[in-house]
Amino acid sequence: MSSVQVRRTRIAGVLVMEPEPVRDERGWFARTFDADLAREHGVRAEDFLQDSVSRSHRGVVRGLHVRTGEGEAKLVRCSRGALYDVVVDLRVGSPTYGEWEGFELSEESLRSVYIPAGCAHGFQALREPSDTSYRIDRRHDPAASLAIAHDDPDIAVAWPLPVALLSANDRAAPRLSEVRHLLGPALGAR
Ligand SMILES: Cc1cn([C@H]2C[C@H](O)[C@@H](COP(=O)(O)OP(=O)(O)O[C@H]3O[C@@H](C)C(=O)[C@@H](O)[C@H]3O)O2)c(=O)[nH]c1=O
Repeated sequence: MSSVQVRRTRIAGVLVMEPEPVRDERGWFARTFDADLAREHGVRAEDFLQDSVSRSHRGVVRGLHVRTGEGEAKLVRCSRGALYDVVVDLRVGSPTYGEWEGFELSEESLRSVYIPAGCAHGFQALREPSDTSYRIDRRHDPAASLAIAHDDPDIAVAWPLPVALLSANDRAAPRLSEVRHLLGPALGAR
């Protein structure tokens, strides 16, 4: 039977879920998420409210995005192509505050990253095209979404490819130091 392994990462609360596909003559099957296992790691599957997918050309960067107020948790998987997925810890008081961690996700690995509320998220598409499928535990609210510059030198994410394209919003995104005051201590408290 296919199973999924959950592994902790350097940033507290960020989890990598690694499926073990089972193969047969038809192809393969993989369980990509297990609510019981996730609950043991503090993830409440029943909180997920929206599933989304976006397609990006190779080299595109989306992010860094964080939800203000109480934040938003996310479960991210690459359903086509490959991604470099980045999490930045913006939880005030966290020992890894301001630090980032990157994960390679691909259609072959079927790996997911769980990102707790209070962390910023972004990714770069590594292949042409690449699809990002993700679940969030809040209804999307553009007014609560805050963009932080993908190239903020204080965070210094090492994007693997030259950045091909950003949205107008992401191009205009401020540095973390300019918006830090908007990220209250309640962030990540859920
Ligand atoms: C995220 C989102 C966008 N949209 C619309 C708004 C806009 O017309 C179009 C593209 O929106 P954006 O430019 O905000 O999409 P994008 O830059 O892909 O935003 C996403 O980036 C990654 C890094 C995340 O972590 C996500 O939570 C989300 O913030 O889709 C929705 O209707 N619902 C949604 O949930």
